[in-house]
Amino acid sequence: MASDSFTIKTPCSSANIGPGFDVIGLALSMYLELQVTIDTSEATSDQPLNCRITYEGEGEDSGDISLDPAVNLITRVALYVLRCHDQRSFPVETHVHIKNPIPLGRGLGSSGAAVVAGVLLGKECGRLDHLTPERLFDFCLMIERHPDNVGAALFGGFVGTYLKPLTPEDVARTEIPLSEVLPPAGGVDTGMKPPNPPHGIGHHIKFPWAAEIKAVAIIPEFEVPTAKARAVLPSHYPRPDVTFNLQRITLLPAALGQSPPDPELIYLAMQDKLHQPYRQTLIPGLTEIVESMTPVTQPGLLGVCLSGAGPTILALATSNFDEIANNIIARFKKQNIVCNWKLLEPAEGTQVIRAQQ
Ligand SMILES: Nc1ncnc2c1ncn2[C@@H]1O[C@H](COP(=O)(O)OP(=O)(O)OP(=O)(O)O)[C@@H](O)[C@H]1O
Ligand SMILES: N[C@@H](CCO)C(=O)O
Repeated sequence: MASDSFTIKTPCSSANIGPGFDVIGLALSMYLELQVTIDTSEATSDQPLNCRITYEGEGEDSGDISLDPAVNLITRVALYVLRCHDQRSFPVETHVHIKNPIPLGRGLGSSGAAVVAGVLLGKECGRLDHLTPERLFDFCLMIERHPDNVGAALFGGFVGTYLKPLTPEDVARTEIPLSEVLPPAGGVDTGMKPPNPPHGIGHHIKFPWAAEIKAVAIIPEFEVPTAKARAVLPSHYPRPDVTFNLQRITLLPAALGQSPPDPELIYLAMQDKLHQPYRQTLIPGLTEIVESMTPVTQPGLLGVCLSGAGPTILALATSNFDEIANNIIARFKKQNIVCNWKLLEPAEGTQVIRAQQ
């Protein structure tokens, strides 16, 4: 087998867009990149699992991202895919250089991007050409169990994601603890084969997106781990709140696909009562920010929501991006929270790029 090099490019994503909790995802133009080289001129490797990781980007200085392939989320996910196909480690000698501008734990789908990129890394390293995008989605869903971020990062664009009913045996398989799916972090290889995903766990549908609409992401400097932001949600909801979200989710895909965009309709369609009100306990100023700016008071604005599990705020707009961002930054500043911001656009899904021979 000849030496190989390729790049995996995966977009960040914003989940929910207001009412679409665990359903709606939007891939956005900030990309996790894996630059991969497999050098087969070496017969053996002195690297653990035959893989050397280097990293640049978010969390680089704090050491938040492990360079051990048995610990790093991306390479553990790749190993899961490889081991489901009876390959215990990476090919000799694999180098993965990770370039990651996606801020960690901020609601821009850093973990979803890492999972999708890891699944593609496993596919490419294992030469598993038979794995279709739909099958790769099954592998993603064994790890990140809500489909919105991984669906957007894998397929790109503005997507609705959903799970179809599975047999009780398959449901049980999708609920196997993550510790039994992913190789143990830094642990010894027991030789056990991990559970293969059931077929057809998740599905997606692409919605149109009006070209005029851009996404302003206002990113606070503190992290909110998704697990913590899910733990504050109730297990039961008042019926009027569920009806409220159902009414808005009916509008959202049509409203964001219509050109020219209708600010009043989009603003209405982005309201939520199922997750944002509960998450304000973790994100000071959230309710005030979401409620205080409207298309009437802020020209160019279409709607404001929490991005994913937060703390990033996503403002959809057609113009005046600086002014909208600075207004939200000023509101966070009153809570002593420092932010930066980025202007993003809808992005294509994950690509594997090989240089022309
Ligand atoms: N490029 C990466 N390499 C390795 N691990 C990563 C990478 N990106 C994210 N992670 C892991 O995922 C964690 C963040 O995931 P978390 O689900 O809490 O937030 P998020 O995905 O950024 O936000 P959200 O799910 O709300 O969009 C990081 O702390 C890190 O452990
Ligand atoms: N739908 C998820 C997205 C974050 O990963 C949530 O809001 O918890």
